[in-house]
Amino acid sequence: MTGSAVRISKIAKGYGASRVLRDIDLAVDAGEFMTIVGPSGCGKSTLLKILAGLDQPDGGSIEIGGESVNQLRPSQRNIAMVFQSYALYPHMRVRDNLAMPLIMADLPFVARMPVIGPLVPGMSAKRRQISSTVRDVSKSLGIEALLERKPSELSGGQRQRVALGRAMVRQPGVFLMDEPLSNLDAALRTQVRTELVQLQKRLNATFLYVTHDQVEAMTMSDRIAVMMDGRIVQVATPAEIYAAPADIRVARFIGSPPINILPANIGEAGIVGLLGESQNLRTALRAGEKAQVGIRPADVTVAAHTRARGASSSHEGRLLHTENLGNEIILHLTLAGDRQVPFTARLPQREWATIQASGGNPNLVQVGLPAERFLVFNAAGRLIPSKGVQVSKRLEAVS
Ligand SMILES: Nc1ncnc2c1ncn2[C@@H]1O[C@H](COP(=O)(O)OP(=O)(O)OP(=O)(O)O)[C@@H](O)[C@H]1O
Repeated sequence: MTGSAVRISKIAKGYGASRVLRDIDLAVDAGEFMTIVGPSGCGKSTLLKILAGLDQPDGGSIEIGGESVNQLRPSQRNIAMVFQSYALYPHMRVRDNLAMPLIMADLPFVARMPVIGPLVPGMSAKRRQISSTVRDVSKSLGIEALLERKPSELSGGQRQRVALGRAMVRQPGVFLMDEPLSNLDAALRTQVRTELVQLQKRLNATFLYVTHDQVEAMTMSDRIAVMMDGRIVQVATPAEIYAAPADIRVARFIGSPPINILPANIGEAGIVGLLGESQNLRTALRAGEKAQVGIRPADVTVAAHTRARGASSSHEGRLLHTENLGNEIILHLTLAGDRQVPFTARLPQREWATIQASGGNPNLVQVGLPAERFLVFNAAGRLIPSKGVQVSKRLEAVS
């Protein structure tokens, strides 16, 4: 089985006066794991429902496997949908839940009737085929032992696997998934996440996966489409989105703990000024323009406090509180003395232990801000290319 490509062009949707989707364009490759991620209410589920044919767009077009599906009913679109609520039939055994999509598609109405159905001639080969498919799918998901149980006799993770199996039996061209893991507890979510990625690769299936959880998006996807206020703001690999978020809202949304955003000013020759000091960084912005600098908490260096000032990008940090993650520690600080700029740093627990053991004031640290890792955003919040320079030699460097 190989998945189908999906092409979404200029999809628009409004409810009354509110415009929920604004000219959405998105191309998903065959066999790709594409995640649509964004804050609650940005329009993700609405887009998925339109793809599935459960809701109609106001405008735009959708192609699945190269065919326009705008006029097709959900059952004709060669897609399967998996919801967070599983949507299993509670009175049916797992075996029958898995078989149901095939029974509905392959057996005529009379053959589905409980009493006279088995008497309809010529259906036994089809029934054998359905049983064999149910067996294969349940084996590939490791749920063969559960086939005789009812959904109420399953754990959340097992129910989710049955829901997946029900999507798999018809070998759809595209799997549409709407927050399928959000009802699972944290440990199970991590496990099923891994299983889902392995399954997708094994099936070579196209997954279009919706979540508001950026960790899910970052860990599972080939590519991520970040959606904000009914628009797709950026489509890129997880690594690209993290390293070069196109928009300050994307930078804020992706990464945990969230990126630090500090106000900056642009000096002569595009040199970035931050916390009252010129940084070793030049941008294409003009002197006097407003800018903001993003600094990932894991990109900073933290050292024991020293009264002697270090490099120009080293600042005194006053500790507010710490979060211990076991192998790592998150420091919540303020920088810049009386101006008390809030700041977060993330560092290995071992480094933190060394700093604490070094004596001195336990509430003060020295925070190094590496200019080469800064993300510079203009007044409109767009990422602006920047280049490392030596401030002391900047006239030569930029000329
Ligand atoms: N049938 C409807 N009638 C009116 N407004 C709707 C309807 N369905 C969705 N909306 C609105 O459209 C917007 C987008 O909803 P949608 O469910 O697509 O968001 P979402 O990104 O999936 O959010 P979440 O992560 O919370 O599920 C929301 O403001 C919602 O209130």
